[in-house]
Amino acid sequence: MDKPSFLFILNPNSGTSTGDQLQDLQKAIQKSALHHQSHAEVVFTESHGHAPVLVKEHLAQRPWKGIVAIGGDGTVNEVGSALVTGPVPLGILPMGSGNGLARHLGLPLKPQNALNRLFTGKPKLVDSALLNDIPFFCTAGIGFDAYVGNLFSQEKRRGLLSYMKVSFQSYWDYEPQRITLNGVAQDAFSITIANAGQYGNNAWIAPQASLQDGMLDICTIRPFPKWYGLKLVQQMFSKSLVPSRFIGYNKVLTSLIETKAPAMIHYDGEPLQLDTTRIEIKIRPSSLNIIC
Ligand SMILES: Nc1ncnc2c1ncn2[C@@H]1O[C@H](COP(=O)(O)OP(=O)(O)OP(=O)(O)O)[C@@H](O)[C@H]1O
Repeated sequence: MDKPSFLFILNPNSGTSTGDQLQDLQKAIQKSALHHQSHAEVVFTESHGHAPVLVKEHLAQRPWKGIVAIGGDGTVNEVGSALVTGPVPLGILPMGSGNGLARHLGLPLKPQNALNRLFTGKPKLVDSALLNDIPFFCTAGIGFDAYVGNLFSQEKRRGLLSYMKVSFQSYWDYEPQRITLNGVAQDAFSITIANAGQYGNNAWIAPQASLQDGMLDICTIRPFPKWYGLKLVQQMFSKSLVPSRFIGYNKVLTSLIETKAPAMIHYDGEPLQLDTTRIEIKIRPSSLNIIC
């Protein structure tokens, strides 16, 4: 009988790994595959947007037991987008700056443990979502998160420290925006659509979000005094953010956000300048298998 085959798609730009570490990782993948009597192939992405092309090129070559994204939520998004609603499960080897989806799922973060899980785990069917037809799996949003995501994408250094630096600098001059959420006009610091509960690095924006409830959790942060930011951060990192006069939650199947001018959004941390003032969100229940 043929060995189970896994394709690994490695984004060398994600996280803070060095070239030597990536070489060691490739050796560890082959060693682990041998140990688990499996076959592994590793391919590198060459640019933003290359991972889905690699998935499509390789899909018909073998009956893959899993196609694994090596990177952070952006890489998971690209590989997942090419697998969603299809038969081949997504695997995650977390090597990004935030690793929000992997952390939400409780996947191992240490490479050796993550590899053991990938070769022995079972597919779990989870929800995904669409923002104007762009798939996302963890969170998407408009406002402060998108503003920071855009600045972070221009930074030379990735990783948590770089992200914290950009967030802190942005905090002082960021202005809330006027938006209409499902027909209700309001000023918002941010609106996050949470399929999974956290942005990454255990910053839980929607602690109650479930990947298997067939619903999206919308978290609206209204304009707040600067001192409240510290409390917000403390509550996010202790997974205890709750509704308050500044924080609102809704569970939805679909939503419509309208802006005065085409807005900057993010999907799974990837910034995107829209060319429309309408943002249509919808859940795709039970649409992706992830090896857990
Ligand atoms: N070879 C490459 N060179 C440059 N950029 C790439 C390459 N391959 C993928 N990318 C892009 O790198 C960006 C960052 O990837 P990713 O989100 O996985 O890492 P991260 O931002 O460090 O982690 P996280 O999203 O978990 O915070 C994505 O926009 C992805 O499309």
